[in-house]
Amino acid sequence: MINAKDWQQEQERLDLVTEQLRSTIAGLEPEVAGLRDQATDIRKRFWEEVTVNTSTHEDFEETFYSIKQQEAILSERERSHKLRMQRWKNMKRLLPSPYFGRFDFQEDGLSLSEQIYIGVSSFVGEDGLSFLVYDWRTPIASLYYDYSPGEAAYETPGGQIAGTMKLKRQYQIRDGQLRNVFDTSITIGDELLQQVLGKGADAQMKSIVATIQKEQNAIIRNDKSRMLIVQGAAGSGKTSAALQRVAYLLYKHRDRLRADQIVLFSPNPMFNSYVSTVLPELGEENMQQTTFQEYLAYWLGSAFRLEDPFEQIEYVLTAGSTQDYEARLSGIQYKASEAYLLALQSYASWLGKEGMLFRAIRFRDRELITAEQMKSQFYGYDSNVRLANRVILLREWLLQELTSLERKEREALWVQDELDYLDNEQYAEAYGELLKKVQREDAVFDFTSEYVEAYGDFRGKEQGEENVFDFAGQEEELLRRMIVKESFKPLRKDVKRFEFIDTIGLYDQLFDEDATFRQMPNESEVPERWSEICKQTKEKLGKLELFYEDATPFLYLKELIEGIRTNTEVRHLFVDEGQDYSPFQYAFLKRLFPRARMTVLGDFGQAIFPQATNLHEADSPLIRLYGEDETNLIRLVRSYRSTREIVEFTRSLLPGEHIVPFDRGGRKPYLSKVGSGEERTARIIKDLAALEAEGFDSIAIITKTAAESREAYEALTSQGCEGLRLITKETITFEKGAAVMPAYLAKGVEFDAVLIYDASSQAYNRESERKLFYTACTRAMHRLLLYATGEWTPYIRALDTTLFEVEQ
Ligand SMILES: Nc1ncnc2c1ncn2[C@@H]1O[C@H](COP(=O)(O)OP(=O)(O)OP(=O)(O)O)[C@@H](O)[C@H]1O
Repeated sequence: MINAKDWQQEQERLDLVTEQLRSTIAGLEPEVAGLRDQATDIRKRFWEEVTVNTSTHEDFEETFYSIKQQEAILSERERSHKLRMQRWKNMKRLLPSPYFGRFDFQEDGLSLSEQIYIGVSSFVGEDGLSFLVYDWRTPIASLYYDYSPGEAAYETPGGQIAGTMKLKRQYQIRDGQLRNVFDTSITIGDELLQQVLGKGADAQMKSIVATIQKEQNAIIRNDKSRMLIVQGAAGSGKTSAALQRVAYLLYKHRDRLRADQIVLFSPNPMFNSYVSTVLPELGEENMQQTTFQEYLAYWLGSAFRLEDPFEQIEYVLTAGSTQDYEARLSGIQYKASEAYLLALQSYASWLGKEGMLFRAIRFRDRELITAEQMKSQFYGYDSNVRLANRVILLREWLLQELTSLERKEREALWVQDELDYLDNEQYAEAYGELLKKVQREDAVFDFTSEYVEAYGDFRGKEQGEENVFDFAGQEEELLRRMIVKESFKPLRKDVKRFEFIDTIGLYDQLFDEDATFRQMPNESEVPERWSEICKQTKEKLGKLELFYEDATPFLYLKELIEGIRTNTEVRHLFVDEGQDYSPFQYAFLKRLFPRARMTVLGDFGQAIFPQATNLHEADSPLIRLYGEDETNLIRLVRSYRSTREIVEFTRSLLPGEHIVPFDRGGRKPYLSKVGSGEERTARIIKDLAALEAEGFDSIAIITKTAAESREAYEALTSQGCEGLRLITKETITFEKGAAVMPAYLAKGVEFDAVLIYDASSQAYNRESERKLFYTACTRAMHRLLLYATGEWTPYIRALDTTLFEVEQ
C-alpha cells in the first residue's frame, strides 16, 4: 500500500482523467449519434437515388456507376462513423476504471521521467498531446510487463529505447474510485494477481491484461516467427495468452489485419462459448472460431457418417477388451503420423502411372462415358503433367464430351416423350419462359454458349434474308435443347465436383493388403497388425463411415488428386490444446492456410488422444513443420489456476514434469473411500451442498467416459440433487452451477471445485490413462475431491501421503 499523500495525489489524478473522459464522451455523443442518422438516412434513400434501368447497355452502365458512387459515399461515411464510434466505445469502457498500472520511466539521456499509465485503451487528454492513458499494447507498455524498477528497455519500430524505471504501481479502480494501490517491486503484480486468482471461476474466461506475466508477454508480443509453439503446464495461462495475443495483433496491425483473418481452432464447441467474451471485453471483435471436426464435416459430412474425436476417445477408453482393439490403436497411431502422409504422397505418385479409379457417368440407366474410357484418356496425357493437373484436363475433356453427347441426346425418344407431355398451354408457357430467359441473359451480357447458339439461330432465322421463320420448328428445337440441357445439368455439376473420381475406391485400394500399398517406396513403414488395420478400415468404408483417424488422410488424398484447397485470406492460425492434433493434421493445416502464421498452444502432459503430438521435444514434428529457424518455442511452467496444494498433488501424478505453483494456499485434495455406489451418491450430494454453502458456484463432477457421466447424472438426480447439468459433446454453452461431464470435455475450462467421480483402480489403471486423470484433476481452482469404491488408482497409491487428506 502507499502512503496517504500519494493516495491523495493518485485520487486527484484519477478525478482529472475521469473528468476529461466524461467531457470527451459528451463531446463525441452528438457526433456519433449524428453520424448514425446520416448513415441510416442514406441507407433509406439508397434505392431512390440510383436509377435502376437495365434495358440497354448504356442504361446498365449508368446504373452501375450510379450505384458505385452511392456506395463510395456511404462507405466513407460509415468508415468515419466506425472510427468515431470505436473511440466513443473505448472511452466508455475506460470510464469506470481508466487504468490498472503505472510506471515512471526516464529515458537514457533525458533529465525528466515520464509517468506512464496503462489501461485497456489509449486516451489523449484535452490538450490533444498528452497521453493520459496508454493502451496496454503500445510498445512502451511492454515495460510494465517485462520489468521491475531498475534498468529497462523496450523495442519500438525505430529501435530499442533504454532507460530506468523509477516506480511501478498497480491500481484497483471501481466506478472512478481508487480501491487499492500497490507499489510493486521485485515480483510483478503478485498482490493484484493473488486477489484475481483467489476469486471464483466464471462462466466466461476473463481478460488478464492487468496482470500479464513476463513470460506470457513474450507470447503475446511475439511477432517474428512463422510458428510459435507454447508448451505450458495446466493452468499456466496458454489460452489466456493466446486471446490477449489476438487482441495485440489486431491492435498492432490494425491497418491491415481484420478479426476474420484470424482463426482459432478450439477443442470443443463449449470452449468457444467459454472464451467468447474476452476479446469484446478488450474492445476487439472476436476472431473466427472453429473445431477441426467442423472443418472435416463441411467437406466430408455429406458423403460419410464421420466419427468425431470424442467417439474415438470413448472407444479407446472403453473397448480395451475387444478383439480389434490393439489393431485399431496401432491404426490410429499410424494414420496420425508423418510416415502415413509420405505413404499417401507416394501412393499419389504411383497413381500417376497406374491404378486410378473412375466412376462412369451414367444417364437414364446408361453409361454415357465409361470408367475405362476415362482411364485411357487419363493415362493418355503426358505423364510429366502433375496428377491434379491431369485430373483437370480430364474434367475439361468430360465437359466437352458431355456437350457433344448432349447434342446427340436431343433426338432421343425420351425427349420426344417429354415434349409430347406438354399441353399447348405449357408449351406456350415454356416457350415464353425460354424467350424471357434468353432476353434476361442478353441484358446482363452473360449468357451461356447454349443460349448464344440457340438465340443466334433464332435471330438469324428471324432476320434472315428470306425472312422466313419456322416458328414451330424453332420452338421445338429450342425446347429440345432446354429439356436435354436441364437433364444434363446434374451431370455437369457432378463432373465439376470431381464426382467422376472414385475417391472412396482409391482410399479403399490403399488398404488392399498385398497390392498397391506394397508397391510404395516406404514399405518399411507398414505398421504392426497391418492386415487387421486393412480389414477394419475397409469394413468401415464399406458402410460409408469414416474413422476419425481416416478423415484427414482421406481429405488429403482427395486433394492430392483434385488439387489443394487453400485459404489465403487467413493470416494467423491459433491451435489451442495443440497436443491433441496429429502431425498429419498439422501438415494439412499448413497447406490449407499457406499465408498464415501459426501459434500452437498445448501441454503434452494433457495428451489424452492416442494421436497426440509432442510439442516441444527436439524431435517434435511441429518443430520440423516450418523448420527450426522459423520456429520459436516458449515454455510456461508456472501454474496460475490451482492452489499450491492442488498443483503439488497434480504435478506428482506426472513425474518428471517441471511445474511451479503460484503461491496461493488452500486445502489439500480430499480423498473419500466409499463402500458402494449409493454411498458415493449420498456423499457427493452432501459435498456439493457444503461447497455451495462455502460460496463455490462452479463445480464439476468429472467422470472418465460419457457413459459414466450419464450414470452419475442419473444416480445423483434420482437422489434429489437439483439443478445439476449433464454436459455432452453437443453442449455448446458453458454455465455456472454444478455439472457432470467426461474428462475430455472438461479440457481447457476450469471450476472452483472438481469432484473426481471414480478415482479407483477399476477406473484408472492403465498407464495410457494417466494423463486423462491428470487433466481432470487440473481443472480445479480451489478444491479437489476424489472418490473411490475400491482401492485407489495406482497413480494415487504411488504418491506421498502428505500431498492429500484422507477421510478418517
Ligand atoms: N497473468 C495472469 N493473470 C491473471 N490470471 C491468470 C494469468 N495467467 C493465467 N491466469 C488464470 O489462470 C487460469 C488458467 O489460465 P488458462 O486457462 O489460460 O491456462 P491454460 O494454460 O490454457 O490451461 P489448461 O492447459 O489447463 O487448459 C485462468 O483462470 C486465467 O485467468
